[in-house]
Parts: sequence; structure tokens; C-alpha cells
Amino acid sequence: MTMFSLTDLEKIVATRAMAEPDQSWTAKLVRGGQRKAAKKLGEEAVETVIAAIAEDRQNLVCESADLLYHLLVVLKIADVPLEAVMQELQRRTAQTGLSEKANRRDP
Ligand SMILES: N=c1c2ncn([C@@H]3O[C@H](COP(=O)(O)OP(=O)(O)OP(=O)(O)O)[C@@H](O)[C@H]3O)c2ncn1[C@@H]1O[C@H](COP(=O)(O)O)[C@@H](O)[C@H]1O
Repeated sequence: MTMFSLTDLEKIVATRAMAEPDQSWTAKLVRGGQRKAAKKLGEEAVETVIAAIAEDRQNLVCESADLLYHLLVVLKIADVPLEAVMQELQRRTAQTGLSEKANRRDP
């Protein structure tokens, strides 16, 4: 069995974004606009943090899934393809996180 990937979920999100809002959470979020979708993403991030701190592994899995799904919806609304994020992550593999932080210029 091939592993389900974020790219697969990105395609589902793109398809469901065009569905009727009363039949799809994705469509409802997309029609509601970025402010609401991003707020939902923030809530899911907080719930993920709480699960991590509570050392609740099962809940951490569920909240992480909610978080990644809502991130893909926010990227969809912003018209940012997952590929752009992956390219940025790939670019960063050229250096360690610590050296990136040390070389960062503060605004
Ligand atoms: N992965 C997800 C996914 N994760 C979470 N959610 C929904 O996100 C919503 C918000 O989650 P919460 O736990 O915060 O629920 P809640 O507290 O009741 O939310 P509120 O009513 O308080 O806003 C729920 O309705 C979840 O069902 C998701 N909805 C959809 N997907 C994927 O998107 C596909 C298409 O879904 P639809 O767009 O609904 O057809 C699905 O088959 C899945 O693959």
C-alpha cells in the first residue's frame, strides 16, 4: 500500500473547495475567507501544543492531522502550492537550523 501523502490531501482540498458549503467543511472554510480559516488553523495549533505538553500521544496524532489539514486549506485560500513550502524546506536542508538562526538578519 502506498502511503497517503500531504500532496494527496492537497488534491482533495482543491477538489472539495469547489463543493457546496453545506456539504463540505473545506468548501465552508474556503467560502468563509482567510481570516476565519487562519483563525481555525491557530486553534488547531494551540490544541496540538496542548496535546504535546500533556504527552497525550493519541490526541497529538489527531490534533496534528487537524493542523496539517487546516494548513492546507489556508495555503489553498492564499493560492500557495504545497510544492512552494516543500521547496523552501528543501532549500533549508543545505544548512542546520542553528546556523540559519545565527545568520538571520533581524529587521
Ligand atoms: N482531514 C480533514 C479534516 N480534519 C478535520 N476536519 C474538520 O474540521 C472541523 C473542525 O474541527 P474541530 O475539531 O475544531 O471541530 P469543532 O470543534 O466541531 O469545530 P467548530 O464547530 O467549533 O468550528 C470538523 O468539522 C472536522 O471534521 C476535516 N475535514 C476534512 N478533512 C479532509 O477533507 C476531505 C473533504 O472533507 P469535506 O470538505 O468536508 O468534504 C475529507 O475527506 C478529509 O480527507
